[in-house]
This record gives sequence, C-alpha cells and structure tokens, in this order.
Amino acid sequence: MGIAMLGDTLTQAGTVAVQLNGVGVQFVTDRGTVTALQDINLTVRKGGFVTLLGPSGCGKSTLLRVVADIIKPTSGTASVFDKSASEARLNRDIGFVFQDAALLPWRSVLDNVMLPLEVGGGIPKNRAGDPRELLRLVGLEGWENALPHELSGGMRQRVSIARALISEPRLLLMDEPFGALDEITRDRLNEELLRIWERTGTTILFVTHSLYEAAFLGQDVLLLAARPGRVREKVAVELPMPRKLAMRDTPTFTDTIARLRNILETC
Ligand SMILES: Nc1ncnc2c1ncn2[C@@H]1O[C@H](COP(=O)(O)OP(=O)(O)OP(=O)(O)O)[C@@H](O)[C@H]1O
Repeated sequence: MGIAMLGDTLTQAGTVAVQLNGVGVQFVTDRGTVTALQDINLTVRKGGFVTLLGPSGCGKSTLLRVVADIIKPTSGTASVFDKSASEARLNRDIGFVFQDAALLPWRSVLDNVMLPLEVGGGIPKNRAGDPRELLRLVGLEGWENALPHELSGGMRQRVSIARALISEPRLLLMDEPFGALDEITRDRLNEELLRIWERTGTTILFVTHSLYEAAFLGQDVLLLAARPGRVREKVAVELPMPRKLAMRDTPTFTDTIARLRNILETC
C-alpha cells in the first residue's frame, strides 16, 4: 500500500518517498489568520500511488505545495526521499503537474517538453529523459512539431505530463491535472497515467475532487477535512494493479465509493 500513518508498523529506512511530521500551515491575510493545514502526519512509501480527496478549501493544494517546497510549513517538517523538501527540489527529485497545462504557446510540443532542461540551471544530462520517448509514452508520437493551440485539452495535459517527467523525477505531484477535461478523456488519461506510473516506477501524490478518480487511481485514498485542514482518514483500495476501467463495475469499487462518500459527508 502507498501510505503508512501513525499507528502503523514502523516504515523501514530508505523505503519512504514523502514524510510529513506535524505539518501546519497558516496564512496571514487582511481578514485574519487562516489555518490551511494542522498537524499533518503522513508517510508515502516509495513507488506508491496516493490520492488526496476532500472538500474545497481543506488544504489539498497547500499540502502538495509543502511537499514541492513551494510553501514552507509554519510548523513541523517535510522530507522527500530522506532529504528536506528544498534539497529534493534542488536535486530535481520532484515533478509537478497542475490543472492548467500552462504550455508556452509559441513553442512546439517538443520544445515545451524540453523546457525544464533549459530553465533553473538545467538538468544534468544523465538525469534528463528522452523527450521523443516521453512523447511516445504519453501517446503523442507524431505531434512533436505541433503548437499548443493545435492540441485538445487532453493532449495539452499529456504534454505537461511528459514535461514533468523529463527530469526523471522520483516523485510526481499532480494537482487536479484532469479536472477540466471531459469524462471520456479523463477516463482514458487515468488508465494511461497508471501505465506510466508502472513503467517509470515513480511515486505519485495526486489531488482530485472526484471520488471515482481517487478510488480508481490510488492504492490509498487520503481524506482531508476542512477548517482547519487535517487528515480525516486513510482508505485502502483493495483492487489489484494494473487497473482497468471495467473494475469500476465491481462490488469492491462500488463499496469503496460508498465508504468514501460517507466519510466525505463528515469532512
Ligand atoms: N496564498 C494564500 N493566502 C491565503 N490563504 C490561502 C492561500 N492559499 C490557500 N489559502 C487558504 O488555505 C485554505 C486551503 O486552500 P487550498 O487551496 O490548499 O485548498 P484545496 O483543498 O486545494 O481547495 P480546492 O479543492 O478548492 O482547490 C483555504 O482556506 C484557502 O483560502
């Protein structure tokens, strides 16, 4: 399973991708102090696929941003592969995919994928993936020279996934990457993402609003409650990998959805 939490048996050293200990985040605004996260304890094992689910404003994006070292926690510690989150970021251990693909409109698909090789001091040659191979992996072979405006929303998101994988990150953080897509495209990309995850062996932490997506993708679903954002419960999804969309018709899947829905009602 992807997650261990306090109370589980101790996790062996060297097997942990993400470790949050007592993480709290407060934002000071004109309207007062907002506690976005409170006392978050979480362990994600290497190679795991964990989905984060919870009501709007419960701190899902904030949690991802702490792990990515975009936000410093107000209290507690975040480590990634036994390093501080900022060391992991500098070491290019982390890839990030957002809801908006945010491609540069004047650059070709191939040049967008290669962008991380050029910015922020670049990536050591031995750590850079082959951009053409990555485009094949995300199903965009033959589109290397196209410009972003020639692509559909789903294709643009595939480009952003290939771009996030160019540094061969050991951890991929995904913040509602398919939230703006139609259901059929989303289903297809869900299956493809699982294939990419299995092929690359990367650890994935994935934020979604969709119960179905959370249960289909995650080995574990972590539910957060709001105001203040805190861990409500971890639910293990007892479906084997590789998963197929047809598994969503099984009693195991339906039961998992019912359980998630019940918990969400109290978040
Ligand atoms: N930079 C910021 N400044 C002030 N408050 C913030 C900031 N970022 C987030 N917040 C607040 O922190 C809380 C958690 O926000 P966050 O975006 O992490 O939630 P979320 O679960 O990802 O929400 P959603 O599902 O709607 O995307 C919210 O109350 C939000 O208003």
